[in-house]
This record gives sequence, C-alpha cells and structure tokens, in this order.
Amino acid sequence: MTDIRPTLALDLDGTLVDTASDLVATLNVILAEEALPPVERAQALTMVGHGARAMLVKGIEASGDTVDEARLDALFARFIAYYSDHLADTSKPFPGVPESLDRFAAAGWRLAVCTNKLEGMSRSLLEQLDLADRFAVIAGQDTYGVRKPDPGHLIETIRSAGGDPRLAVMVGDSDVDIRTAKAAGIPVVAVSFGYSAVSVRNLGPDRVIDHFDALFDAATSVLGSTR
Ligand SMILES: O=C(O)COP(=O)(O)O
Ligand SMILES: [Mg+2]
Repeated sequence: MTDIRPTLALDLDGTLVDTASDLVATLNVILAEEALPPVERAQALTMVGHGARAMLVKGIEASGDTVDEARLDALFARFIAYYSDHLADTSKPFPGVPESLDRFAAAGWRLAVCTNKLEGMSRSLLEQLDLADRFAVIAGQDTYGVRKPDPGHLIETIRSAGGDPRLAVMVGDSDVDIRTAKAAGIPVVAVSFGYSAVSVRNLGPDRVIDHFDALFDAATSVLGSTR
C-alpha cells in the first residue's frame, strides 16, 4: 500500500532549537579545565554541525593546541557529561516552532528529527522543551551508524518514521544539511537564522526561510520535486 503522508525531517541545533549558548558554555568549561583559552560565541558557532566531538577538536585547535584520540576520548566524555546536565539551561526553540509543527501535523505530515547530536541527548533536550512527543523519530549521529552528510542518515530517518524519501522535505541550517539532502535527492529548505558560517543562500537550498511561519508554504511548494 502506498503511503501518501509526507515526511518533514528537521535538523536540531540551529534549526529547531537555539542551542548555541549551552554548547559554547560547555565547550568553554572543558577548554578552561585544560587551561586553554575560551572560544568566542561567533567563532564557536562555526564549529557546530558535525557533532560535539568535532566541535571539541575545533575548539582545541583554535588555541593552536592539538589533540590525539586518547585525550579526545577523555575530553569528549567530560563534554558529554557536563552538557547532558546543561542541555536546556538557556536553549529554546526558535520562534514559531510549536505552531509550525502543529500546522504540519494537522496537515498529516510525519515529523522526524535528523541531527548530528547524539540521539539520547537530542531526546532529552526535546523532552525538556516539551517537543519530543511531536516526532515519530529522533535520529542522532549514533542511531544508524551513518551520519550527515551521509545521505543514509536522512533516508533511514524518513523510513523509520514510516515515510517515503520521495515524499519528504529536509529542513536545516548548515552546509551539512543541504549536502545531505542533495545527496539523498530530497528537497531542502534552509533556515537563515542558524549557525552557518556562510549565508545559506549561497549553498543552493531549494528555499530559504527567515522565520518558522514561512516553513509550511516553503515545504509544500518543494515537496515531491525531483532534483
Ligand atoms: O551538534 C552538532 O554539531 C550538530 O547538530 P545538528 O545536526 O542538530 O545541527
Ligand atoms: Mg544544525
């Protein structure tokens, strides 16, 4: 039986939730423990997108230091331990998120999260923000053994939500999200208010939105378009 319900797959950091302050604060706690200088918010934002481990490497390298895998394992464990207790200290959904998700749900869309955060922390963050129940699937970088920009992460997220990749739209804030969607052949809406180091308009998304109010029209207009 063909399922005609479309799927909306959303990135988390910088798309659904403004997590930057808690991520940067955690990074700077770890850097301080290592007697390394803190990273400024603007610089730290360019380090988000490939997961916390990559953020940590970039934060350490920004000070001119290097890190081997053994030290990185230890620092990453501390990063996760600290961040897990501070996921929602200041993190908030971007304006209009709940209302926009309501609109998609009312129109019969399946909703899913496709993030390079770890799945457990993603779920915990969304639970604390009272958003977790809206998603059929919350898929992190550790959920399927492949992560964005591997298109398999997005395709598996959509399939796990019971959807069909041919009737799906990706929403994200970074080059990683746009490259993932393109590699999967799935139309992509970029948000302009996330953590991309360059303007998302230069990254070739199908649509760009400046506020969640505009997402429903943008997503429905690109749904089913072949790339
Ligand atoms: O935490 C990160 O680095 C990326 O997370 P995101 O995929 O939800 O943007
Ligand atoms: Mg993001």
